Amino acid sequence: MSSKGSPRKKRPGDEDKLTFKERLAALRNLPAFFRMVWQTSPGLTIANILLRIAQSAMPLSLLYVGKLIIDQVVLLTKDGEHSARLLWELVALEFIIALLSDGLSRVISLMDSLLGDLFANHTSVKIMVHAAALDLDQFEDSEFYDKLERARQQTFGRTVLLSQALSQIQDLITIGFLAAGLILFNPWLIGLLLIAVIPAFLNESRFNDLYYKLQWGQTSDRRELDYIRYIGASDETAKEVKVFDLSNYLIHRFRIISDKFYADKKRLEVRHAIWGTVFAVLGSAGYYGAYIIIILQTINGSLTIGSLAFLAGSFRQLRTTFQGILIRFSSVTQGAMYLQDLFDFFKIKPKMTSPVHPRPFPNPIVQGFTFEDVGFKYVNSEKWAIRHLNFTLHAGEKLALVGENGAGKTTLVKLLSRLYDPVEGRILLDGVDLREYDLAQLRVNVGVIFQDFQRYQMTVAQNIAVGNIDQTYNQPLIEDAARQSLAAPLIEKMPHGYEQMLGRRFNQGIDLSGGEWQKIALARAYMKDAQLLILDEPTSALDARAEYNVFLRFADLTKNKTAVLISHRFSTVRMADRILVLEKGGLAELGSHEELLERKGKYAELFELQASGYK
Ligand SMILES: Nc1ncnc2c1ncn2[C@@H]1O[C@H](COP(=O)(O)OP(=O)(O)OP(=O)(O)O)[C@@H](O)[C@H]1O
Repeated sequence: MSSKGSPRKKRPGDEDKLTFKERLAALRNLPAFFRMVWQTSPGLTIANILLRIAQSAMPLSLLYVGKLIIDQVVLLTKDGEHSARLLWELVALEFIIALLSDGLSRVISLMDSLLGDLFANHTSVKIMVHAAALDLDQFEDSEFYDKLERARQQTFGRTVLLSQALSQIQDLITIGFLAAGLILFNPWLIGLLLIAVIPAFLNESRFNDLYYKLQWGQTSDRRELDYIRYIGASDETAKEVKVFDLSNYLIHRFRIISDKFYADKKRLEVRHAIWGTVFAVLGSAGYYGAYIIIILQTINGSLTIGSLAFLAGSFRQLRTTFQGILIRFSSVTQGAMYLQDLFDFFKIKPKMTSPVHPRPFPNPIVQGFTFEDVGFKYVNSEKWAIRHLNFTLHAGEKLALVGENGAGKTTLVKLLSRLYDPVEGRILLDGVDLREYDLAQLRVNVGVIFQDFQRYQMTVAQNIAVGNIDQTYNQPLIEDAARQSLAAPLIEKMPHGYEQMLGRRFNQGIDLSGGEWQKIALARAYMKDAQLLILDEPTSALDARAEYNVFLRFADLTKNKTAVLISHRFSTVRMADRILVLEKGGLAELGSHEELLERKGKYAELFELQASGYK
């Protein structure tokens, strides 16, 4: 998942400036952005644009009516006989335009905020949908996490971009109106205007780039900061933080990073403020230059006093609008560059997909699963976790995996359930590569409970139903699963039974012991009628008798099914039909308990070791 070709890869850290061309290039993201906005709500988008077009005619109308009013007043002061009726009509008109303009801007900001909220929700959902489709190993890559993080930031940041981009369009139209008025009276004032605003614009662009670079370079530190904040104040970590007295260390680490953020930002803010002031002074000088020219023309008699007010007003308004546009231009382009992160994230494609024409999943499985010279290493590791692995898991067989820590047991299980694909060799199901079956059908047919299963802060019933989420409301099935995993007696004793909230995060939640959690998690395995059931040490926290009972029950319940179980307890392991001993990612031994004891190899050694502990 390298981001080769992405122009931003080189930026953080190095100081090469972002060229105007690069900034303009970022604008190419806007059409796609507006498509997303449009998909969020076509009605609100159209209404917003129409209202903004109406609003952009308001400043010129106000100024022009203002000019007419002043000219009428001057006329009345010179000639008392003149009727004042037109004057009052004009004043009434100006009042109506002012009210309309105010009303319009309120409705526009309401629409912006509604559209922004909808867009943020829509994008968050899109990100979740996309993240759910990605592969497990993509989540193990820190570069991926940075992308995900930046994409998440986009959802709220982009609502600002939305209203800015729309304001930009509105202001451009406003400028069109105002410039038309100005050109009619004095075309070369426009030139003076450009001189007054362009330096300020360049300055703002430069600082926007610097802010972007600063933020970009801080992404992974920011993740660390969030993580420290989380472990510093979370129900899940509070226990360890206290016994190891970690809080001072965490606070210290937090301070170091956040102080650095503050110092970097402050340096930039101060520079920005200084340069901003310098260019604002230049802009004002331009404005007053133009003002003097208009005043001189009025004294000459070539302009009326109304026109003086109109031109000065137009010029001032043009300058602010222009400056607004130019300053916003750089933040719009900056926003458009940030959008690239969002689109980059959407471009990450899962590698593990279903084939276009998948084979129907065998039901029942006839031969079983065959590992053919399977090798696998994790993306972030150089070491083979499994290599040259050959064996067959026969249909209907109960296979136990045994091996020391890090031998590759969990990795084997992940390959079997297609959370990963082999890097070398292949896994066959009934003689056909596992990759040729539909992934969703495979998930339905293979049930896995991992040693590090999730403890969801949800009700007991929901915690069990995650094993087959389509059956969330199938209470008899949930209760049946709980009986099979031997969790039922425990649940019946809880104050709210199956509706009991677990974990302490939410109201009235209770926490369970490790073994109690495991019994609940085990019930997930019985929620669906999977043909292959895998239990990866989910019973390690059960006492020896409870684990024995669980597996006795497991063997009974999986009579016609294929099952793989991992356990470090040999009293459990010996119940399996065959035992596969893994050593450093390779097959060391394979056979029944008796056969392996007879062979006096690794298994016998480990078995004796454990047995001697009980003597
Ligand atoms: N996500 C990962 N990224 C990189 N390396 C990993 C990852 N998961 C496991 N490994 C490495 O792969 C090897 C096999 O790990 P695996 O989890 O399969 O062992 P295991 O036999 O299940 O161990 P245990 O009995 O401790 O659960 C180990 O060397 C481990 O360090």
